[in-house]
Order: sequence, then C-alpha cells, then structure tokens
Amino acid sequence: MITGVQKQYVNNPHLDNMEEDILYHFNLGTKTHNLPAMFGDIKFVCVGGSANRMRSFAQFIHQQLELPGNADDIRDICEGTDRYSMYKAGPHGMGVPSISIMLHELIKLLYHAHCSDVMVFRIGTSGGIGLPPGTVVITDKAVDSFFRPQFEQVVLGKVITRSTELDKGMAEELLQCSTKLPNCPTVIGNTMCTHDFYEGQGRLDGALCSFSTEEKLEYLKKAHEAGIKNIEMESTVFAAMCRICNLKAAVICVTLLNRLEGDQISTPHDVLVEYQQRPQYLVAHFIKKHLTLL
Ligand SMILES: O=P(O)(O)O[C@@H]1C[C@H](O)[C@@H](CO)O1
Ligand SMILES: O=c1cc[nH]c(=O)[nH]1
Repeated sequence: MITGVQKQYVNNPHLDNMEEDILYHFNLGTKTHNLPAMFGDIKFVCVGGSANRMRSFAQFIHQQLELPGNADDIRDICEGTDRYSMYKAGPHGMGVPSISIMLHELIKLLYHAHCSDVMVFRIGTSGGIGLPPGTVVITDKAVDSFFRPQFEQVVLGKVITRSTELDKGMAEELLQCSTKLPNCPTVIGNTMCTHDFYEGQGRLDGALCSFSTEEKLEYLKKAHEAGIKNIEMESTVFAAMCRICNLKAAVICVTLLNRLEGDQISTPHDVLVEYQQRPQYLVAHFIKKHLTLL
C-alpha cells in the first residue's frame, strides 16, 4: 500500500498489487528482507560508478560520521549479486542503462523502507571542457548530446521525454561547501551525458572514428559555448528519474582531463585517485553540515 510521504518516490499503481517485490539486481526482496529495518533511517544516498571507489567512500564516510563499528568491516549488502554493490552507499556501473536499472530498484527500496526527505548524490568522474584537470563540476543542467536538458526514454515503442532539472539549492550549497575545503576547485556548470565514452564523447582514440580533429574541436567548443563544463555518461537519466520521483538530487563529478587538450587519460594513477576523492570530500562535508557534525 502506498501511503503518506513514501507515495512521493514511486509512481507505479502495479506495485500496490504485488505480494512481494524482488529487487533482483540488489538481491533483496520485500518478503526475504525487512527493508524498513535495514534502510528506513536513510537520508542520504551516494552513488558512483566503480565498486572499489564506492567501497573506499563508504569507509571514508563511516569514519567522517564517526559511526559505530570498524569501517573496514562494512559489508556489501548486495554481496549475493555481482551486478551492483551497496554499503548503506553503492556503485552503479557505467552508462545510462546500468544506472537506470539501479535507480528503479533503489527508489523502490526507499519506498519499501518508508524513507522520507532523502537526498541523492552522484559522485563520479568526467572529461572537462576548458577546465584544469581535477576541477569538480556540480551540475546545473544535465544535457544530452544535442545540448538539450532532457532525457529520452523509449517506452512501449514510444519516446517519452523527461526534464533533467536538478535541485538548484543543493548545487549552490555544495558550491558553498567547496569554499571550506582545501584543494577542491569547484564550479557549477552544465554536464553533457553521452551513450559512449569514445565516439559519443568526440574522442579520436576509439576503435572507430569517423571525424577529423577539427570536427571534434568544433563540437566540443560548441558544447563549451552552451555552458557545458564536463562530459560523463549517467547524469541525464539520474536527474530525470530523481526529479520525477521527487528526490532532491545533485551530480558532482571531477574532471580527469581537459578534452580540448586530448583524449587519453594519462595522468598518473595516484593523482587520479586524489582527484576522485574530491567529490567525496565535498559530499561528506555537505552531509556532516546537514547532520550538524561540523
Ligand atoms: O561514475 P563514473 O566515474 O564511473 O562515471 C564516468 C562516466 C562513465 O560511467 C565512466 C567512464 O569512464 O566514468
Ligand atoms: O572523459 C571522460 C572521463 C571520465 N568519464 C567520462 O565519461 N569521460
């Protein structure tokens, strides 16, 4: 039965008639697990693409929030499946289809667990346009490859277009938080979401490439003129699904390179690791501020 505050998160009349809801990709279910007991206290959800990165983020936030128990002992709640991982925080794989499956089940999980007032963060990596590598971009508008602030989903053979507007208040507050952190250059700007890392992002170094260096730069410069500061592969569906399900959401991605200067990610591994921690520190600061731990 959908009631009260939880009603805001899901919009599917069929859920009411289901005896049991199996969240297949999480290896969780409403009959096999007490979802309200396991997840009912959730107020912040952080998602990112890599299992290792999210495990270290879970350990880091565990320490930052001074939670009881040993941070090294935190368990992958989805250990029964190798599709995703979840540490009461989880990775969503690469690209729109992967994050979209995860979001369907995550949002139903929040609903079944009777959560309210939840904020969702995507903490990720991206290619920057005209920014020094290591810059954190907080997304203003998530746009598609045509620079449109929308996400198109094909449903029953028809295209449904959904807005990708994100929560402006969260973005501004995150920017404000960044000023309190050392070594965390941060901007707000538009983020382009593509369906491919190589040709889709105008790279010259994929297995296929049908355009010239000049054509690549012309496209990236047009994107830059449209206010696009970075390129990744999940923001539009993330923004659209959170928005339509009444979840406040933000996208925070560090840039690993400046795409106006190249395509290969050749920065040393330890520098990339430090870059990837920047969105994590920023979100940790935001959460601590909201929990009045600062
Ligand atoms: O969440 P991450 O940092 O994995 O997201 C970006 C977009 C693609 O999923 C991936 C490509 O390298 O990085
Ligand atoms: O260039 C990049 C770097 C990380 N992720 C992307 O999607 N693109």
